[in-house]
Amino acid sequence: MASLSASNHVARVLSVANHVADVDASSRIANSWRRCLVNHKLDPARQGPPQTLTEAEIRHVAGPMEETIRLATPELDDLARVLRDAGYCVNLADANATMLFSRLPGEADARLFMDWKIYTGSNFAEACEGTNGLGTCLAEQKPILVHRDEHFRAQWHMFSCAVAPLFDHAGHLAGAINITSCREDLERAAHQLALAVTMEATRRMEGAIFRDHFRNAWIATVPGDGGSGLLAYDDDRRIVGACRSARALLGLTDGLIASGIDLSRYVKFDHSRGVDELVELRRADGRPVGRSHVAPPLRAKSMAPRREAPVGRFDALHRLAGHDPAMVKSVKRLGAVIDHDLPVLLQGETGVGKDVFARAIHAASNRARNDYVALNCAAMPESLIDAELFGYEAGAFTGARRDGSKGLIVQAHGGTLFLDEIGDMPIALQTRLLRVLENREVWPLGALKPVAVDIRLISATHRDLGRMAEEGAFRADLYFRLRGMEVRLPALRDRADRDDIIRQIAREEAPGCRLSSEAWAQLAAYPYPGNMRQLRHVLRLAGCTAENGVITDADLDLPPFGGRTEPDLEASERATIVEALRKHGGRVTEAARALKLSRATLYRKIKQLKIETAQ
Ligand SMILES: Nc1ncnc2c1ncn2[C@@H]1O[C@H](COP(=O)(O)OP(=O)(O)OP(=O)(O)O)[C@@H](O)[C@H]1O
Repeated sequence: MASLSASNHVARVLSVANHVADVDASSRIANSWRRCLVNHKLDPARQGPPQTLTEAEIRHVAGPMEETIRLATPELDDLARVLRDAGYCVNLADANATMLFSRLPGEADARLFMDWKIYTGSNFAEACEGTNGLGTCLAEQKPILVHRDEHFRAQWHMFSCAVAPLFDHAGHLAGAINITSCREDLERAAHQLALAVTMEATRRMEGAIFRDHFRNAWIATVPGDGGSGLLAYDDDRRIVGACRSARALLGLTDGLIASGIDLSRYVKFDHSRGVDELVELRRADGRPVGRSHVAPPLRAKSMAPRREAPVGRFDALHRLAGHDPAMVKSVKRLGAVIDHDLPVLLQGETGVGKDVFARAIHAASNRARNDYVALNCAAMPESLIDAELFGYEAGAFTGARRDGSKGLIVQAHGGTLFLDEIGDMPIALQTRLLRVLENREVWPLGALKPVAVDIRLISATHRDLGRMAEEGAFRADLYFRLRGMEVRLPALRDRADRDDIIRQIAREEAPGCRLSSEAWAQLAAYPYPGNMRQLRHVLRLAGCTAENGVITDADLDLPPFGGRTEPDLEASERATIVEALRKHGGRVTEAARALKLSRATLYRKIKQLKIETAQ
């Protein structure tokens, strides 16, 4: 586009956004302008520097990115060296568009970047600064070139930037690599070339991050038209990780990887050619992908004699443990018994993550290929739990299904059975369950012979099961059977890594938003009676109400806590849903999308919480 005066630019943005102008702005730029006007309510004429963090805040925000920055630094330095003479600065930003690493060009150009605060600590989220390389690339998760007057705000028209998104080892958005130049004589074509160089460098950074994360796994390159991908597998040839392009090329998902899927579904080995040389890779639908080269684990290169547990299958457990010493210790103890079918009892307040922890134990165990079956004992009447759990023969009772039901215990054969709220299991059923655990067989209702079962049992409760057993409210013999190993999941307020968790959940629930220092102070000090679940709801709501991408203390629904009860939590959930519906004009589909819930779940919650809707 030709250079325009600031006022012409404002008129042009408005006409493009209102679809009235026949313009040569690319549709991605035009769409971004529309987002800035309609969704973010930004003013293209506004002037002023970007929001910038203090030193202490930068340290705080950079903490979780430390490893990424360390691994990316050699490539960033190379990139800065290559582009320096063209007057480019080079930055790495996190997924919220806060710059956390900068290399400025020579002195003549550097001054301008300093004056305009294009350096570490500044935030360029699209929701705040309008269409710009960093913010728009992160909003769309695609590489982008934003040339001079394609910027939404006229004040940025002296700059051109090219940005590539950076994905972590699991293919999730980790941040972006930005290059910006202020040279007026820089042709678009030259800038396009610089974008290609940046994309290549970013792919190499992603490779370094992936290889470091899966350093104890075998790594295969997956050939593809748009560049190769990386696939990691363990000594038992179970896939433990795949980068974003390998996922796309092979049709792999988080779920498939977490289930420890067998590599042979995708890869044919040719042992005649060497220990693990791959000859053919196939997609899930069987179509060939091409040939691949394999790198052995780094431990093999260093001749480490100890056979370590394969990396990857413990990922989810490690992620949930975070940096909390008690959790880290529990996961370490679990690691030692993960493939022994010791029953595990999870104790912890509501919302601390017992369910997700149980799933992670299953995913880490050698049962991951089989079913994970869950039952909430508090959510059903005794007669239904009985039928659900132990199964029944055809016609065993009035209302039974014609062909009977094999029951959840049999369904979990070879896999894991998770009994949530075990403290609420009726005494009669406790006796039946005990018999299953002792005899390793189950008698479905009306059956003439038992069915042999091989299950790992994980149970969970927020009650003090030990005390209940002492007081006779729970069978003591069953209690001791259930707690082959007991894991106490600490309340969020007691976790040493609480700040990290708040940051992580903020990224997930309110992407593109940043927390004001007042909001941060409130979040960090709150005792969270509803633990992780409450924190998620609070930040999801805040993400909906935040203006200009900044969550302030006014966006936080943190009622005073003095022994808060379940109904209070329900009120918080209700408020989140009501606000999302209000924001989306009562449209359930859109509100569900914003809340990251399925439509069916949102309808169920609307009914359950008695929320009135227009539909
Ligand atoms: N370490 C964690 N980091 C981030 N989110 C987490 C973590 N652990 C759990 N969560 C989230 O917290 C929410 C509640 O988790 P979950 O249902 O597993 O808790 P629970 O202890 O089983 O709750 P309840 O006792 O009410 O059944 C979920 O949205 C889950 O994704």
